[in-house]
Formats: sequence, structure tokens, C-alpha cells
Amino acid sequence: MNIAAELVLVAFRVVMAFVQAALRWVFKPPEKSVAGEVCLVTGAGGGLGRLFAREFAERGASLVLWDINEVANEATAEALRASGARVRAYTCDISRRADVYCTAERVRAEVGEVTVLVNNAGVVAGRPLLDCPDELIERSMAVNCHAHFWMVKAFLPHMLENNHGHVVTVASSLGLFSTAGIEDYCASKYGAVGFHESLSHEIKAIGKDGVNTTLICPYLVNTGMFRGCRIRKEIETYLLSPLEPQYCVHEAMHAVLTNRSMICTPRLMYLVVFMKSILPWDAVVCIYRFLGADKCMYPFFAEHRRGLNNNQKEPWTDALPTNPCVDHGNADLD
Ligand SMILES: NC(=O)C1=CN([C@@H]2O[C@H](COP(=O)(O)OP(=O)(O)OC[C@H]3O[C@@H](n4cnc5c(N)ncnc54)[C@H](OP(=O)(O)O)[C@@H]3O)[C@@H](O)[C@H]2O)C=CC1
Ligand SMILES: CC1=C(/C=C/C(C)=C/C=C/C(C)=C/C=O)C(C)(C)CCC1
Repeated sequence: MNIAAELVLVAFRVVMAFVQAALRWVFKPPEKSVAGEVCLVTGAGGGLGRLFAREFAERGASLVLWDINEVANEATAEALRASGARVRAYTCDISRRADVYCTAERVRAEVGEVTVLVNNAGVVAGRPLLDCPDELIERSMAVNCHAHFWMVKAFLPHMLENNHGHVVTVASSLGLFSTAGIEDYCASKYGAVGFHESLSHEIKAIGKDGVNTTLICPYLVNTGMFRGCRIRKEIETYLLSPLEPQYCVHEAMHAVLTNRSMICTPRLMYLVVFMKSILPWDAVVCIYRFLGADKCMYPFFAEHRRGLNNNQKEPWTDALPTNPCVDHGNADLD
């Protein structure tokens, strides 16, 4: 086809994509069935992960639950089993590449191939950069970003072979715009968004239209992970209150089950992304100050410090290698 004709066709397809998107707003598209699928959720021991697992279980999927916290993960598994779901729980630290690949092998042998992968587990350092131990920064990158590579490398090949599957990336609105003091989190979530977008393009490029991807970018959710995070009181009260976890997961599930490529919850987040892309930096700073978004993490840091003081010991230090010259994370792969 000559380039002029092709351009007309592309223009037509672009317009049709707009029309389709508008129609999806007005008429809710039907949700696909996940009955009989094998769905793996990371970070299933609590918060959004536990709710995602419940939603998939209620729709007849078999659940494979991964979490670093064995007790919490087992509690999720027990609750789902009690409601009749088929569930297997695995303790896995997804920041360790070898742990991911080895647990993936066990899942394949004990349950079968995973067809829906929900990369949900996440962490935050909870301190501004210059007060933050290097290990905590590395942990955020490893859990929130690098683990997505290992998980997808472990489970995508089978999805591609069968041209059937779904990869869900739970990122964050802070993977699309940022604020002060959570460099570790923003960098790792921007990384996850970039990873997800490239992966989605790759799947399209090789024509595997049976393998879908969905990127989830929520605003602040009331799970406790960001307890204390606060914007200007009037804006929080009248315009933008923290999301309830159940609402967030309900919206995300609808996006997954209708094969949407991405969802920001609430929709106002799209406006923030747009604003950030077109306004001059000084205007963005000015608006942040007005909305109380510039220092929204400060009360979160204070809350986090209070939590650590009460517990005396910092829980993340358990994960530190005893000999700093040995890379314990991936030692058995080298
Ligand atoms: N809460 C919020 O405001 C928002 C959260 N998100 C994202 O949503 C996802 C879920 O968050 P949320 O439910 O709030 O967080 P939670 O802290 O409530 O749950 C996260 C779960 O992941 C587990 N986990 C942590 N590290 C690892 C690891 N190395 N390997 C395996 N599991 C691990 C945690 O275990 P343990 O408790 O033992 O650490 C916990 O069970 C995260 O990716 C988060 O970044 C996105 C937007 C907003
Ligand atoms: C920066 C910013 C805002 C505040 C965002 C906040 C407070 C996000 C918190 C997100 C979290 C905690 C995500 C976790 O993954 C506004 C007021 C929306 C608009 C202006 C820019």
C-alpha cells in the first residue's frame, strides 16, 4: 500500500480508537470469564493482594499465592479455602531472583502453568533519600521493579506458546508523576511502568493477541502502606480522598476482565499526568504547593518513624546479608 493510503487508514483507525474508548465509558463492555484459569498473585498476604486473590477466587480461578510473609499468606489461603476455592500458598521473597525461579518451578510441578499473573507485591522505604539506608533503596528497586522481570520471564513463555494469558502490573499513580521524598518508590514504579509498556508493545509486535496486559495506577489507598500521607485538607475532603482498598480492586478487576491496557483510579489522575506533561515546571511546582502535594509525604515519614520507634528493631534488617561481599540474593544462580 502506498504511504498516502496508509496514512488515511491510520487516521481512520486512530479516530475509531477514540470512538471505541468513548463507547467504553458509556456502555460497560462485558467481563471475560477467568473460571479455570490459574492465577498467581504476589503480595497476597495483605492489602490489595489479598483482595485481588479473593476476586479471582470468587470467579472460579485457581489461586497461587506468593508472599514473603508466610503467616499472612497462609491466612489469605485459609480464608479462600473456606469459601471453596482451590488455593496453594508459597513463601517467596520476590526480590531474590533465584527464589523466584525456584518457586516458579515448584508451582509448575505442583499446580500447573500460570495463565494470569498479578504482579502486586510492593514496598516503600518510608524515608527521604538522604536519611535512607542504601539497602532499603535497593529493596524498593528489587521488589517494585526488578521482580517484574523475573516473574514475567518465569511465566510468560507458556502464555505465549498457547497465545493465552494475562499479565497485570500493579504500579501506582506515583509511577506516572511524583512528589518529594520518595525517590526509591517513584523510581521503582516509573521502572515498572516502563517495563510494562515495553512488554505490552513486544506482545503486540509478535502478534500474540491472546495475551493481554493491564497496568494499574491507583492514587493513595487506605491499606496502611502509606499511612499518614496527606494533601491539603480541603482538597482531601471535597475532591480527592484516599481510596478504599475494595473500591480500588473492584475498578482494577473490571479493567483486567475487560482487557483494558491501563487504569488510573480515580480518573482525576489522568488529568494530573496531562497537566504534568504540558505545563512549565514552575507552574507545576506552584500547583503542587497550592494542593499541599509538595509535602504530602512528610506526615507519612513521621508516622513511619513512630512505627519503627515502637517496634524498636527495623524489620528490614533481617534481610541484610551477613557478609557484604557475598551476593546472597542470587548466589545459587552464578
Ligand atoms: N497503598 C497504596 O496507597 C498504594 C499501593 N500501590 C501498590 O499496590 C501494591 C499493593 O500495595 P498494598 O496492598 O497497599 O501493600 P501492603 O503492604 O498492604 O501489601 C504488600 C504485600 O506484599 C508483601 N511483600 C513485600 N515484600 C515482598 C517480597 N520481597 N516478596 C514477596 N512479597 C512481598 C508484603 O509482605 P509484608 O507485609 O511482610 O511486607 C505484603 O503482604 C504495591 O505494589 C503498592 O506499591 C499502588 C498505589 C497506592
Ligand atoms: C503529587 C500530586 C498530588 C498528590 C498525590 C499523592 C498524594 C499521591 C499518593 C500516591 C500514593 C501514596 C501512591 C502509592 O502507590 C495531587 C494532589 C493528586 C495532584 C497534584 C500532584
